[in-house]
This record gives sequence, structure tokens and C-alpha cells, in this order.
Amino acid sequence: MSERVRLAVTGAAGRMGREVLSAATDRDDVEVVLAANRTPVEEVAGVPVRPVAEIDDLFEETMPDVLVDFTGPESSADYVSACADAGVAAVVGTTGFGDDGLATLDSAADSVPILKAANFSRGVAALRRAVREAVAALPGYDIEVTETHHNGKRDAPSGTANAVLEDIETVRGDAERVHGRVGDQPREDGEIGVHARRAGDVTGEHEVLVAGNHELLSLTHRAGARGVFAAGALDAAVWVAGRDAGRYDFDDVLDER
Ligand SMILES: NC(=O)C1=CN([C@@H]2O[C@H](COP(=O)(O)OP(=O)(O)OC[C@H]3O[C@@H](n4cnc5c(N)ncnc54)[C@H](OP(=O)(O)O)[C@@H]3O)[C@@H](O)[C@H]2O)C=CC1
Ligand SMILES: O=C(O)C1=N[C@H](C(=O)O)C[C@H](O)C1
Repeated sequence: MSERVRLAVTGAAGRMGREVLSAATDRDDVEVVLAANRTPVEEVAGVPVRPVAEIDDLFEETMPDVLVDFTGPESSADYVSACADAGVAAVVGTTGFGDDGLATLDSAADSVPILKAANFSRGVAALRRAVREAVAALPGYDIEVTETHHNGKRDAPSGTANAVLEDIETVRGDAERVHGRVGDQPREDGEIGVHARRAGDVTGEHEVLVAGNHELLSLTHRAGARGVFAAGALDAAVWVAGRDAGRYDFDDVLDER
């Protein structure tokens, strides 16, 4: 697409919505035509924000090419349904979906392109590749996954930690997740420890430990600012505009760049 991609941004006044709007104003390949938020706010990054009374009315006045959504799992599923009805593509950064929400995304993808990623950082994409390789190279080693986020985060474990765990399980197959660890039993072979920490204003950290006797491999990603997620989400929005209906993820974007 040579023209600017016309964007709608939901959750405009949230931590990520603000970053996306701010990053969008610095780019010449996107144009924000609609910013919406549940709680009324006047503007974010100089963009007027519309209160969302009824999600069905979201595109009543303005039709974007792509919706970028960082909200919560219930609202995100509703926004994506509205996209399917209106023929609008969606980039979903929201995490914490249950089975019903994921089914809603799958069904919307029958009619529009839906690109969902738990993490739009390029560093995390590289972390996931490194973890898959390490786990394949170190059969039988103990694995512990730890994520740390700000005290306002709702879902635990993080969407990224869940994606990393799925990667590990795909390679290893026989893993059992153990969330936290209490009691007086030693670690069992094959389990994967999962630890979610919430503290202060940490943007987002993910660490995978792979340990055998006398050696420990630690793979860690630390996000220093939400701008990395916003930049990736906007790259994804530009990439997904005009695509065929279907489910896509951030790797599809990275594979082509
Ligand atoms: N994929 C990625 O790279 C990243 C994903 N995330 C994910 O993005 C999501 C949002 O994170 P963050 O910005 O920190 O969250 P915030 O709590 O800061 O913002 C959430 C936004 O969503 C809106 N919202 C929440 N629930 C509803 C609802 N039921 N109906 C309508 N609007 C709703 C809020 O509206 P209101 O102002 O009215 O409360 C707010 O605008 C989370 O799921 C998080 O895990 C976060 C960072 C990176
Ligand atoms: O809520 C957050 O902040 C983040 N959420 C995403 C997740 O759940 O993995 C991505 C990032 O870690 C920040």
C-alpha cells in the first residue's frame, strides 16, 4: 500500500493505547482516523478521543483500514467482531483471552485478516527462537520461566510467558507446568516452573532458565519502554492492511522484512 494506512485505536487512553497514538503521529505510513476509549478523555497525543458507548457503533462515522487494539480480552473480542462485521482488519495486542475469546477471533478471521501477538517486540521474537533452539539442544534439562511486570497488569502469567511455554512444549512434548512452588517436595523431572511477579512500574521482563548439573543457561528479555511494542504493532498494522482474511502473527510480519 503506498497511501497511509488508516488506523483506529481502541483503548486509546490506556498505557499501550497512548504509546500507539504517540508513535503513530511520528510515522508517515499510518494515519489515525479514529481513537476510542471506554472512559471519556478529550485527547491523547493530540488526537481527539471518542468515547465508546456501543461497540456496534464504533465504525458508524469513520471507516479505518485496520483497528489496533490493546484493551482487555472481553472488549477486544467485541471489537474484533465489530471489525468482522465492518470488513476492517485487526491487530490485537491484548492478552489474557479465554477459549471463547479466541474462538471469536478465529471466527472473525473467516471474513477479515486478524493479526494477534502477545508481544510486538522484535527482541521477544528473537528470545522465542533462542528458547526453542536451547530446549531442543538440552533434552532433560530443568526449565523455569519467570515473568515480571508492573503492578497494574491483570493477566498472569503474561501472554508472552504463555507463548514461550507453548514453544517449549512444542519442542519437548512431555512438560507439565507448575505455577509457583510451595510445599516440601523436590522438583520432578519434566516439569516447567512458571513464576509471575508484579512490582512497581516494570515494563516487562521474561527469563527462561535451562539448567543441568553444573551449568545454567539464562535467556532474558527486558523491555525498557512500551515504544518497542507500539512500533511493532504499527509495523503489523501496515503489513496486515489489504491482506486476505485469516489469522496471522508477528512472525509473519518479521519473516517479510
Ligand atoms: N502485545 C503486546 O506487545 C503488548 C500487550 N499488552 C497487553 O495490552 C493490554 C492492555 O495493556 P495496558 O495498555 O497496559 O492496559 P491499561 O489498563 O493501561 O489500558 C487498558 C485500556 O483498555 C480499556 N479497556 C479495558 N477493559 C475494557 C472494556 N471491558 N471495555 C472497553 N475498554 C476497556 C481501558 O479503558 P478505560 O480507560 O475505560 O479503563 C484502557 O483504555 C493487556 O492485555 C496487555 O497484556 C501490553 C503491552 C504490550
Ligand atoms: O501488560 C503488559 O504490560 C504486557 N503484556 C504483554 C504480555 O502479557 O505478555 C507483553 C508485555 O510483556 C507487556
